[in-house]
Amino acid sequence: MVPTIVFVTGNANKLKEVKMLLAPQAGKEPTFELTNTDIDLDELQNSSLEEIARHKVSQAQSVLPKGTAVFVEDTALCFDAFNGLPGAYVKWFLKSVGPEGLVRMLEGFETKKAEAVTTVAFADFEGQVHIFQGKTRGKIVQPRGSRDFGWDCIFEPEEGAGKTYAEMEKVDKNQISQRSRAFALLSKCLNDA
Ligand SMILES: O=c1[nH]c(=O)c2ncn([C@@H]3O[C@H](COP(=O)(O)OP(=O)(O)OP(=O)(O)O)[C@@H](O)[C@H]3O)c2[nH]1
Ligand SMILES: [Mg+2]
Repeated sequence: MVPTIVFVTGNANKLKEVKMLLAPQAGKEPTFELTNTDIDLDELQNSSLEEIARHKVSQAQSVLPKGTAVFVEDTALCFDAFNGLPGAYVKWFLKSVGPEGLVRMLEGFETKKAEAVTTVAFADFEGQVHIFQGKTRGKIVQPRGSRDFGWDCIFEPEEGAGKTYAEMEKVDKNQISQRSRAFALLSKCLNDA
């Protein structure tokens, strides 16, 4: 029997990507089983991305049975023109002004450059926490492509051949996304364990 690892998220789009990213390679047996649970976790304000992720996972540890291996992630969208804001607050900006509002916020600023950052906090079976981070640079553009995931329609990664994340196939987004980079580090940690 393989051990179970829990992913705590309330975001179905994230979960879909993470399941793809942590799936065993073709022909390989899975070394763990991934389950998920939607526990509402507080996200610290005025803290670093690492502190936010650490706080999320420690809350998850406190409600799950002792010895549960569990991970959380937090994803930020950082504008160069705003010295890294909205960062982890992007969720609240999206809720209030939508992708168009985020684009409009950058009107009057010369640089539209941005960085997407995913921070993963993984608590292992001993309860020790490991942090992994992945980053992808790009720019904020007028919305293009499907609207079903957060700010995907306004983020055009530098390595995306001119497409926004929302215009890319999932497998292509997963080649270059901040999330895939963070989870590649988690996978490596799980496989080395
Ligand atoms: O276009 C996108 N492409 C992505 O790859 C992506 N990853 C996250 N997001 C959005 O950015 C905010 C992060 O907040 P977040 O990390 O706290 O997520 P969340 O609160 O939805 O879920 P969780 O905290 O329960 O896991 C939320 O609005 C997410 O919808 C993305 N949007
Ligand atoms: Mg959240």
